[in-house]
Amino acid sequence: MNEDNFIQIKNLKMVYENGYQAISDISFTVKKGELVCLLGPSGCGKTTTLNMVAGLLNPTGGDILVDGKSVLNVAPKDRNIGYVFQNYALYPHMTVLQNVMFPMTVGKNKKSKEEAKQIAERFMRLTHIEEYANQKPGKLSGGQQQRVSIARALVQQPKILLMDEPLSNLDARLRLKIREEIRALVKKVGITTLFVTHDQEEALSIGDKIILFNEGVIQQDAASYEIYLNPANQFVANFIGNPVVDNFNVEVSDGKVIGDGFEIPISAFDSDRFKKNLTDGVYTLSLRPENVFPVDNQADGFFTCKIDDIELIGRERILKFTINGLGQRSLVKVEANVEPSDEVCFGLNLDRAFIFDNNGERIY
Ligand SMILES: Nc1ncnc2c1ncn2[C@@H]1O[C@H](COP(=O)(O)OP(=O)(O)OP(=O)(O)O)[C@@H](O)[C@H]1O
Repeated sequence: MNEDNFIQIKNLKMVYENGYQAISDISFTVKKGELVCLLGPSGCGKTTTLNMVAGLLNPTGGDILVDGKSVLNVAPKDRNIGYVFQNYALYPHMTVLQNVMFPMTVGKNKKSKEEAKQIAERFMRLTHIEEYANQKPGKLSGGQQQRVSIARALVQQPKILLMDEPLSNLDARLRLKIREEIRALVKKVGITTLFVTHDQEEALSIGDKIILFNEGVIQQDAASYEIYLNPANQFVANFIGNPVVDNFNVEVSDGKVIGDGFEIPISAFDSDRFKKNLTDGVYTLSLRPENVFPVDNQADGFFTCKIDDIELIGRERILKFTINGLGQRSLVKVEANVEPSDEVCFGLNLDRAFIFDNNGERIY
């Protein structure tokens, strides 16, 4: 078995019957036991990709290999895949136990009633729903119903688990709890999982790696921390992170990066981080708000700005200010001694900055 290339997506394409190209030409691999998030804005092709892996849609080009073999000619029911949907898709007239047992009561993997019950009970324990065994799904909360559908997807001990926005119908607090549970469960069971979400925070927290899509094209395929620290292009930088990245319009000339009210010599940037020569022209300098910080001494700062507003987000505060019509943010500790309307001098952590050209390509 090839553990590093357990799932191989090769030059996959999907053009729907109406001519709409939902997936252009994507390739990626998933390791055995890895939890991979397919992330991107609405309509970028995440569900289309998942449905092709499940066999619910036939790609119009490319190949999908599982454990080294193409599965394109394998019927969905024979692909040995568990699928968890956003809306749980439970059978309302059956009890929780009957729902979880159901996949083992039909088809070629049918088990004896006793064995099916034993397996169902094991997965109901793992997903903390054993006490609801005799209740109907309609009586359960959203989080409990989703646990039932996860248990039902796992009882056949599939090779691959697909989850399509499984947390979207849950309230914010429950989402955090269930996502921790899902990660712990898939790691315990050791199942290779593709998890679709449009929520970047969810993807960063749950995934071993993230595949970030936009308009049917993969923008970046990397470990969560890598995608945060080293975005491949401006789309990725803007999509990942909360609060969002600060973008400053700058011009490069005379060996300087010049913005509205600040000038930075190119020599102040880390020369090792340049991916290309920074030629004269117009660029975007981007920094995550934690890398834009108040300084006491003007000599350590790059510009001074009036604070428009301050937002409290738990143990941190977001200082909001405007440069050249663009709203910017600085993330500071809750104790920071700053009030709205204060004039604040800001320092920049240039070792963590990004510079993008007009096409969104990363230069630094
Ligand atoms: N049967 C279809 N025929 C034509 N176009 C379709 C069909 N199904 C989906 N699409 C289009 O393909 C694109 C990708 O859809 P898909 O459902 O894969 O996106 P998604 O990233 O999962 O988005 P969401 O998060 O909104 O579900 C969308 O623009 C969608 O409108």
